[in-house]
Order: sequence, then structure tokens, then C-alpha cells
Amino acid sequence: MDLQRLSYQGGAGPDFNEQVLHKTILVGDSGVGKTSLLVQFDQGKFIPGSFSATVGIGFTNKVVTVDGVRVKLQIWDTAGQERFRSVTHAYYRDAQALLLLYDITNKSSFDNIRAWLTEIHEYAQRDVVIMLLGNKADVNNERVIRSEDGETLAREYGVPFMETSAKTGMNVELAFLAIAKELKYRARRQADEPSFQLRDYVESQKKRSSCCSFM
Ligand SMILES: Nc1nc2c(ncn2[C@@H]2O[C@H](COP(=O)(O)OP(=O)(O)OP(=O)(O)O)[C@@H](O)[C@H]2O)c(=O)[nH]1
Repeated sequence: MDLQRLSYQGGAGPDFNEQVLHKTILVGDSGVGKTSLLVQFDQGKFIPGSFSATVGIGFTNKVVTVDGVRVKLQIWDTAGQERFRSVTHAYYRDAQALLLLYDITNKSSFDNIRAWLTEIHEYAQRDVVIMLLGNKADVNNERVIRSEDGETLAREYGVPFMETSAKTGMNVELAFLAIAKELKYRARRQADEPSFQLRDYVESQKKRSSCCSFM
């Protein structure tokens, strides 16, 4: 998908520049739906049609409100193709969060998750927030990766997991808001504030929306 159309300052408000910028990066194989996920989150729409691979990297700024606090996310959309890997690695280092996607209808995109995690551990900060997303959950009839397989892999690496659909919007907002909540908690934690566990939060929110799951 064409990044030219994505690189603008979305959701800016009056105190936009006063806030801490939280850099979040979308990674995963080419075609898993990174650009589509970002467009769905930012613009609430899905652009169907032929697939056009991202070239290079671009970002969208988005301000979200969590627990009454405005959190500014700078969301970077990377190209999944191998030939851009050295470019995207350079962006990992100052990322606070990484959303790692696979496509539930594409086995190799799931098999490659371990390699992505190895790269992330090599190039990103040790305490980077990672979330695993199994995208295209709307295409259940072409599913080759069971939801439990995603859960098991995520548990092995100690990261939260959910299935999403950039097409229907399923869990898209939840994924970004959960990341924003974790980043807000880390940046502004008050001494008397109870600790926030991202995985527990994601699990509780998934249960609440289990009415709409595709499994
Ligand atoms: N049905 C369905 N199709 C999707 C979904 N997400 C993305 N697609 C389609 O999958 C194709 C690839 O989507 P992109 O968002 O361009 O994938 P990408 O991960 O950004 O790919 P690269 O830019 O090459 O890294 C497009 O044809 C999208 O319309 C989804 O949740 N459901």
C-alpha cells in the first residue's frame, strides 16, 4: 500500500506537541496486513483491492485517550519484504512498542514469527512492549493457523496475543489502545497506582468481546 498517503499528522490537538511521543512499529511478513491495520485504526476504513507492497517506511501520528489521559502514538508502518529489512532494523532501537503480525491464512507468515522475534531481540530495546497479532480473522474459511497456536506461541515468548481483522475492525482499536495504556502506565505511573499487566488486560478485554470472535 502507498505510504505517501499515510505520512501525515493525524488526530492532532492543541497540546499535541507538549506530549511525549510513543514510537510504535508494525512489523511482520509482507502482505500480513500492517498497512491495512493502521488505516483501519486511523481512518476506520478498509481499502479492498489488489495488494501493493509497502516501499520503505512511513508513520502516522495518532492521539488516543486512555483513562482520561491523551497519549500520542507515532505509528511506523514498515515494509515486510526482505530487501527492506536493513532499513527497518534501524528504526527498532528507539521504539517503545512493536506490533508483530502474521496472517492466519498464511502458514509461512506464522512460522516466520520466531525469526521476527529474534530480530526484535537483537535490534530493539530490552524492555520494548511486544504484542502478537493474528490478522485476517475475518477469512475464517481460509484459516490455516488455529487461534490456540497463536496463543501458545505468544505464551512461550511471554507476549500478549489477539486475533484481528483490518477488514472488519475486529480488535484493531483494542490492540492499539492496550499498547497506549501500557505506554502511558510506564511513562506516568503514580506511586500509589496499582501495577498494570498488559497480558492480563488483553485477556480480560478479549473475554469481554468474545461474542464477536471468529473461532
Ligand atoms: N480479508 C482481509 N484482507 C486483509 C486484511 N488485512 C489486509 N488484507 C489484505 O491483504 C493484502 C495485504 O495488506 P497490506 O496491508 O498491504 O499488507 P502489509 O503487511 O502492509 O504488506 P507490506 O507492505 O508488503 O509489508 C491487501 O490486499 C489487503 O487488502 C484483513 O484483515 N482481512
